[in-house]
Amino acid sequence: MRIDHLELLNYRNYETLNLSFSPEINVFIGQNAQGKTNIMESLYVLSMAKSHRSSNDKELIRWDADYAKIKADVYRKYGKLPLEITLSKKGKNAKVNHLEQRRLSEYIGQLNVVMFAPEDLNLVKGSPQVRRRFIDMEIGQISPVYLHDLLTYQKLLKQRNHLLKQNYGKKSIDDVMFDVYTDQFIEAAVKIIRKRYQFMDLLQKWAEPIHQGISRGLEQLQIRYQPISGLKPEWTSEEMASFLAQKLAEVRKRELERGLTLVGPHRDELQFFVNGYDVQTYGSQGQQRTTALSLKLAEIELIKQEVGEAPVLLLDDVLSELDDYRQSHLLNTIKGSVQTFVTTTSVEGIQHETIQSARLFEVSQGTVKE
Ligand SMILES: Nc1ncnc2c1ncn2[C@@H]1O[C@H](COP(=O)(O)OP(=O)(O)OP(=O)(O)O)[C@@H](O)[C@H]1O
Repeated sequence: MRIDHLELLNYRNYETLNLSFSPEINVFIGQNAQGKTNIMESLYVLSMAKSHRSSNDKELIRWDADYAKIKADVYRKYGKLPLEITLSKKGKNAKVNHLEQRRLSEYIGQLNVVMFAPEDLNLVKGSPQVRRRFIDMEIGQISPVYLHDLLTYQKLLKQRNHLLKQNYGKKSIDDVMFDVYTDQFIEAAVKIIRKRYQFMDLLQKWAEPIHQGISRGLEQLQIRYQPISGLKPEWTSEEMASFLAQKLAEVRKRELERGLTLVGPHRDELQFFVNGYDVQTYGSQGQQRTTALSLKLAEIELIKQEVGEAPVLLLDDVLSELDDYRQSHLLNTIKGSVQTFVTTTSVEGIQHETIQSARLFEVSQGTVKE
């Protein structure tokens, strides 16, 4: 898939912007704080209906404006697909083919993007929450059902926590609603866990050879998805559900002491091992970067396989950070098959042949010149 044309209205520091893109590589060059990331972010919002760097949609609206609009002509295998997102202080709405979508979970997935930005190092270095967000966003892109199940799970978690808080400090809960929520919570949790296992298997399958390639055969990457300790991936849903019920019963007393649900996918962990050791703790900065890059490249392959089309790749301020070998590896992987957007403060760190074949845009104070 590819983005042919982009229109922004009152988006961050762009009052209006109209751009046509190359189906191959597009490079945005400009000093700091001119609006390069804002363009990448707008493409991300167009895909995921939310920003990768802000959870507050109001920040995306240009100061003093009431609403912001992102419009694009996307080309999929079957033809042109106009997409549109409007963000206002009251909320957001999304259109596909000029038709408003009732649910954002139905909108997500029309355009697939893979973004690689400096903060993606946090995927390896950061808290488990960052990794859970990564899993959710990536599975969500290829599975609207997962997004739906995740929303159900989060709602039930909130309701269950609410009752735990209401009964805070007690020895037990005598409330039928709590048992009902717990049963529904377990059912939703099992769906999430099963889907995460499936996704991790695919991610492992693609990331391992990619990581070997980038590390010139020296490193073996292993991804370990660790839901509730003791749970086995080969179990049936019923077996998982009864295991979860047992675990929840075991921690009930502590849950009441804390007013919180202590077992479930909201506490899952994802770990990365290189040659058998945990990269988060023992990996060098370079190994952590290679791991993050392998995961991103694996996502491209995974989306290709699951969706049947390559996603769009957004490289925000990272290409010039990669050494020559990693840069070549990345560019060879995407060559000719993945539409790519790159931002950089200078073309110096980027390979000459990439710059020569790319469409170049100069970004300065909210204006873009080709
Ligand atoms: N809601 C908004 N309304 C108007 N301007 C905004 C808004 N949000 C951010 N900006 C402006 O956008 C600019 C930052 O743009 P952006 O984050 O795209 O920088 P950049 O060109 O990627 O730079 P860097 O290389 O430092 O990341 C700043 O000048 C900031 O003041």
